[in-house]
Amino acid sequence: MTTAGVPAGPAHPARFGARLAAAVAARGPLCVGIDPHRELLTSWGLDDDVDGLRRFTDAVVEALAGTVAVLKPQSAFYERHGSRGLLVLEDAVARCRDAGALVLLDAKRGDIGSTMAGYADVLTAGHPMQVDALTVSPYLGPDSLAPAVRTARDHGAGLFVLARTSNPDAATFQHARLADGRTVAQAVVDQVGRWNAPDRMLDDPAPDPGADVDRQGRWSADTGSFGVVVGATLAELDVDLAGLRGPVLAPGLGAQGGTPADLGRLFGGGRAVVPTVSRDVLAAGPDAAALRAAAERWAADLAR
Ligand SMILES: O=C(O)c1cc(=O)[nH]c(=O)n1[C@@H]1O[C@H](COP(=O)(O)O)[C@@H](O)[C@H]1O
Repeated sequence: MTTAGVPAGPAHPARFGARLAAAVAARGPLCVGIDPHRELLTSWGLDDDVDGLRRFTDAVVEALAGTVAVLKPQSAFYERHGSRGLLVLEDAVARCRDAGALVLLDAKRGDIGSTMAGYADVLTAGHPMQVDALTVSPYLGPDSLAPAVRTARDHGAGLFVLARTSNPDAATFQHARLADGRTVAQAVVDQVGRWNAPDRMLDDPAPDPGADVDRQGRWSADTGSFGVVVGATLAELDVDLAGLRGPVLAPGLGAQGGTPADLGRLFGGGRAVVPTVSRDVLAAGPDAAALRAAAERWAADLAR
């Protein structure tokens, strides 16, 4: 599928899930978030302006894009600097991908379907800021995300859908129950599992029990391209991930209190989990070696 003004991608782009599994096999599962907070810019001795933003971003990309599997720039911190901030982000995304890192744009998009199609253009080949995956919010309903699912499939990209987020009051909405008794979070996981079931229509009512994928959600060439976000800060895993068939993005480590032990407690050993850390790595900068060392410390702790 093509969208207005955006060139079509290659006929059969490699699936995001397979590319993510390969990146994790080569570099380990750690994702580092690029979150240029005002406080971090200051602690790095930089001004809170576009020049500071560019220096911060360049340092992170230079230090980590060649070694970390996934980099996750937080769009908010670029948007707050206006169009020049977005140019910094656009330039960084291209350099991350050139250096072999997958780029997950953290923008938590979610809108009615026709607008969602516009947001999803960032996943398409030929887009000036083409990224590998995007975080999205399911608040407007599963059908609202369908255009992004189609675009992602057509362009070998992925989505991470907010299911059980890491913030303290997340359960207020995410534990609300549907008429069938499932929590909202569970309904999100189930929906994403259907998107990962091969050769199924988007509106199929139930996951395919015969799907040719690893039911335990381990990394493999069949790992789904559609993942969910489940915080490492949860007291317990209160969603059933058995039918997900895709990766879990686990934020909340370090600055929000989550630890590698929490990941083990919540997800066990084998599941396809992408732990993501922002401030706890970024605080080590601006020195490139110190940034790399902080990421390596997290990678080593996670491996244990
Ligand atoms: O989608 C996310 O990455 C995300 C989901 C979530 O549940 N919690 C969460 O903190 N995040 C993002 O992770 C980043 C915070 O990372 P830390 O600095 O490591 O706490 C921010 O960019 C958040 O928007």
